[in-house]
Formats: sequence, C-alpha cells, structure tokens
Amino acid sequence: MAQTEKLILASGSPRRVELLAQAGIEAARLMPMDIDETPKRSEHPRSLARRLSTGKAQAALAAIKGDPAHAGSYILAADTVVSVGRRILPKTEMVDEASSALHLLSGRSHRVFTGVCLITPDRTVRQKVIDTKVRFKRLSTTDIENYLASGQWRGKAGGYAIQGIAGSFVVKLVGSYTNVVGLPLYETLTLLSGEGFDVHAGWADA
Ligand SMILES: Cc1cn([C@H]2C[C@H](O)[C@@H](COP(=O)(O)OP(=O)(O)OP(=O)(O)O)O2)c(=O)[nH]c1=O
Repeated sequence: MAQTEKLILASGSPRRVELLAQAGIEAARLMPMDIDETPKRSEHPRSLARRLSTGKAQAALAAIKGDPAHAGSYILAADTVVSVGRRILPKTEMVDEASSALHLLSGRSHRVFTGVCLITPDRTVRQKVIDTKVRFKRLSTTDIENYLASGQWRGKAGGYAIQGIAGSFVVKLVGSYTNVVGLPLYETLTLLSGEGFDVHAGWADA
C-alpha cells in the first residue's frame, strides 16, 4: 500500500490494524503503549475512553520525541470501553470475569464507547468518542459455558468479540459496528482527512 504521510498506530491490537487495512490505510509503525487503564472512581465510560485513547497517543508522542524520522508523523490511538449503565465492564483476562460480564450482558442493552485520538504533524490533539448501543439475546447457561470454552473473550472489553461467535448474540445494534470491534472507521477517516491526511492514497493497492 502506497501511503504518502506516515501514520503511527499507538496500539498492539490486531483488530485495529485489520480495521485500518480494511479502510485501505497501512500504519507505518505500530507502537503498543502500556498505560494504566484503571478507571477512576465513578468515572463515566465516555470519559474513560477519552482519557485512555488520549493517554495512549500522548505516550507514543513522548516515545518518539526528538526522533527526526517521526517529525512529520500522525499518531492515532483508540480505547474501547463496554458499559451497562454507568458500570464499566473489564477487559477480561480471567474466565470468571468473562462469565460475570456475559451474565450481565445477557438479554440486555449495553453501550460500547471507543475513544479515538489523533495527534497531527503540528502536534494538534484531536479527540472523539463514538458510542454504539448493542442488545444481546438472553444467553443460556450452555451459550455461556461454550462461549467461555472458545476463549474468544480473552483481552476483549466486556468479555466478548462481536467479530466472532458473539456476533450471533446480537439482536440489535444502533450505531457503528466497527466502533464495537475497536476502531470506528467512518469517524476515524473523517478525523484523518479533516487534518490533511490523504485517506485515499492506499486504496488502489488495498
Ligand atoms: C467489545 C469488543 C471489544 N474488542 C476488543 C477491541 C480492543 O482490542 C479490546 C479493548 O481493549 P483496548 O484497551 O481498547 O485495546 P487493546 O489493549 O486491545 O489494544 P491497544 O494496544 O490499542 O490499547 O477489546 C473486540 O475485538 N471486539 C468486541 O466486540
């Protein structure tokens, strides 16, 4: 893919790389940023997604500071948060966390917030949070047990991945599907093109 401007994706998420590639954009460099993702006391999920996406982008900016190879680069970062009401669900690493999350999501609507942060070559910081509403069917004990055995919940916000088996749990979705997977493509490309990034440069080779 031919890309004129350089894009640093401050992420270690293969989903985000794939989503960008789907939209014909290839990151010149991947920089996974290990920041503290613990929510603050009574922090709103939207505020958490905003704070963490900005934190990842700022951490990447600090890491490339003074490196002339990255002087003209754009930096993009995102963070996805799943919530039921104001309750923030964890990014599940343990099976019991995933089990609790799935019991909570069963037969209900929840929201998925993805914060997107773009730092431009002149170091302007642009930020958006996109919100998608998702309704799950009522999950049976067998659904939950077998989903837990699949391992597809591991490392995912809210204990599920819509792009896998859990896509079959979704009764209704209002908003952006790619936002749930981890990077809202329409809004991200709008942000990039609004800041002078040529989003079409790689389309012929995508
Ligand atoms: C709800 C949902 C989340 N997810 C993923 C997207 C994110 O990778 C992850 C949420 O964790 P994040 O902290 O947003 O991202 P991450 O730690 O995986 O990657 P990064 O290096 O960019 O910080 O959950 C799905 O893949 N599918 C889904 O349906």
